Parts: sequence; structure tokens; C-alpha cells
Amino acid sequence: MWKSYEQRLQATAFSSTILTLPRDQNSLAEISFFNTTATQDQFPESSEAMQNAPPPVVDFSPWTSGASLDQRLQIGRKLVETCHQKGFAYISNHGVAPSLVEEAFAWSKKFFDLPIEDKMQVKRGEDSVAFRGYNVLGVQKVPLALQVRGGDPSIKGFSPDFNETFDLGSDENIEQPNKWLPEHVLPGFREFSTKFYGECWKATQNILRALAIGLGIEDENLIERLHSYPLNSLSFKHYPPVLLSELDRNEKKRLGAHSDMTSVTLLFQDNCGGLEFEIPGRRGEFVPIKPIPGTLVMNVGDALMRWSNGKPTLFHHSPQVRIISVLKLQPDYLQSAIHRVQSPPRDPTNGPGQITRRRYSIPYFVLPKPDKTLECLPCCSNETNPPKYPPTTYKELATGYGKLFYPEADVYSTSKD
Ligand SMILES: O=C(O)CCC(=O)C(=O)O
Ligand SMILES: [Fe+2]
Repeated sequence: MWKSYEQRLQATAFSSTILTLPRDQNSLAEISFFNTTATQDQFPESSEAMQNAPPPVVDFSPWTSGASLDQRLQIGRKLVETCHQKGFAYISNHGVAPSLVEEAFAWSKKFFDLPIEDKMQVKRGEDSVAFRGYNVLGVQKVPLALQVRGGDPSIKGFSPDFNETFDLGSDENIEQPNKWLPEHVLPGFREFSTKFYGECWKATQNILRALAIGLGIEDENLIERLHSYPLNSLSFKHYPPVLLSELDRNEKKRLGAHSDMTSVTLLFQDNCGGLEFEIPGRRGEFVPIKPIPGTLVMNVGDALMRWSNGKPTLFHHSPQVRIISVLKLQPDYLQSAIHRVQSPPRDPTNGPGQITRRRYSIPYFVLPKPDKTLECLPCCSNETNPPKYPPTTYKELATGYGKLFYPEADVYSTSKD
């Protein structure tokens, strides 16, 4: 039977079943326990099939064509509900024109097709953790620590990722300067990328407003004000073909599992496939997220999870602490989504030497203002659901993440408000 959002939130709160957890149970089992056993009977949509099912597409067309308050509320609720269940959503009619998205992929191809000497002219500075410039194939690897939501620095090492990227921001962000190719190398690329970055921000503004409304925040601009668009990053990513056997033997990966250190990420993908999201609460179990033409995939990052009082990440301490943190586990609103890129679906008729298809994707990383206190939003806690994370700043969080990505770099700079 369908229950209202509020009823369902109340019903998931603090199930006494959780108290009976045996102390020797490992942390993963505890998380699964909460997410499957404790909720499954109550909510049909928590059944196995529902957990594996792709999320519904959230259609923003009414929003982008001047929606009524009621329509905005419906979109906001659907978006929040979907992110609450899955950690991400497909969004259609998001406002970035399909022709622009198509053009962005064409520019990406042109960039990565350039001779390596050209691309090396804009190589990312090794002394900086800023995501600006070109990362040579296989250089940027996801730290294994990020397989755990929010990061676990005790997990050492890197995923053997095999992709190349070109990252850029706003030219207004003078503390993280862009690395542009000389104009004659790829005429028009800088102008287009700057325009596309701006269009992604416009789409993001609508999404942040919808999230605010969906979370029940009266001031729909509250979440947006925690951002400043020149801080965001646009990333062109290219996954060249690799031998499937290398992927199978884990010698190479396309992109290792991680959560994003963003508030939200907007992701455009081509039609190759390979993107996968972890099923919330089922550590290590991923489902493929097929490209749906005309949509972007928006995923919740660690900052939004904290604002919305998401899941605690204290699961890898002593058994006592684990139990305490599970006891504190109240219905989390929005969980950051663990995701990765694997090989696209295989053609079983091909032989063992088969290679994966080339893949392009374009994530737009939306980052909070670095020096503002990052703490639970007013709507997202109450007496029985107190804030789970101590207040911090995004700068502090990002410094921690930056050190995971680039242990050798000792510079973290980002512009102020
Ligand atoms: O390439 C993709 O589809 C995912 C990219 C991604 O998750 C990232 O860059 O953080
Ligand atoms: Fe990501």
C-alpha cells in the first residue's frame, strides 16, 4: 500500500530490530540489514526488484517553461524521493539544449583526437590538486578510499583506471586558472566550453531549487546560495578501447568506484554504456545505468548528503561504535551515490580478444563555497534525528579528498566566495 513520503519517513525511523544486531556482524552486513530487512516489509518499493530497478526519469519540462508552484513542488518531491531511494536520478528536459550536448561530445572527440604533444601543452600541474587541464591516459586514478561513501583514508591504493580527461572551470576563478590550448590548435574550443559550462550552471540552478523545494525548504534559493558557479568544474572524459581480458583480470579499470566530492554532479554520457551505481545499502552490488537519450544523470555528492543529514559513515570502527552509529541511523534523506564505470555490455558472439567500445562522458561537478560552514540544513534534522556530521567547511573536506587523489601535491587553492 502506498504511504505518503512523510509517513514512510516516520515508519523507517529507528527500527528496534536494529538493536538485535550481533556484535560480531561485519559493518556491511549491518548496513544491508538496515536497508533490506528493516524496510522491506513496510515498503513494497524496497523489494529486490525495486532496489535493482533504474530510477524514474524526472521531467523538468514544466519547470523550464515557467511552472506553477504546484508543478515545481511535484518535480522537487519526485527528485528528492528518487535521490532518497537511489542517490541519483535521470533528468530529462533539463534545459541544456540537445544540440549543445551533441556539440560538446563532438568537441570532446576533437580534443582527445589531437596529437599527444598538443594535449601535453595543457597538462595538469603536478603541484596542484585543482582539477584543471589535461590528465594523460591512466594518470588520474580513483583512490580506493573513495569506494566507501564519504571516503575512508585507511584504505590505501588506487584503482588502475584507464581514461584521459580535460578539466576546466570558469575563467572568473583566478585561483584555479584554466589551462587553455593556444586558439589555433583547436579554434572555437575555448568559446564553446565556456558557453557549455554556463548552460550547465543554469540547469544546475533549477536542480538545486527543485532539491530545496523537495526537501521542504521554504526559501527555494537556499541551497543555490551555498554555491558560487565559478567554483564548478566541467570535465571531458575519454575511455579508449581496452581489451576486455585486461578488464576481467583487473589490470585496467575504466573508472573505479567512488562517491563525488560535490553537492551534485550532472553527467552527460554517450550511448556506449558502462556506468554503474551501487545499490544503496548493498555494498559492492552495482547495477548498470543505461544511457537514456536526452537525459542527464544527476547524482548526489558527499556535500549534499551532509546537508541533508545522510548516512553516517562510522561503520569501520570498533564493534561498539558501529552499533552506536547504527542505532543513530535515522532515515537518511539523500545519500551520495557510489558509482563506477565498467565495460559496456558485451557481445557474447565475439571471441576472447574483443575490445570495449570507446566511451566519452562529460560530468559537471557542482562544488559548494569553500569557506562556508557545511552543516545539516535546518529542515533536515529534529530532536529524534540530530545532525550526524559535525560542522565543517567544504575546503576542509576537499583538502582531505585532494590528498587522496594527489598525495604528492601540497597546494590546495580555491577561490573565496
Ligand atoms: O564517466 C562517467 O560516466 C562517470 C564519471 C565520474 O563518475 C566522475 O568523473 O566522477
Ligand atoms: Fe563520479
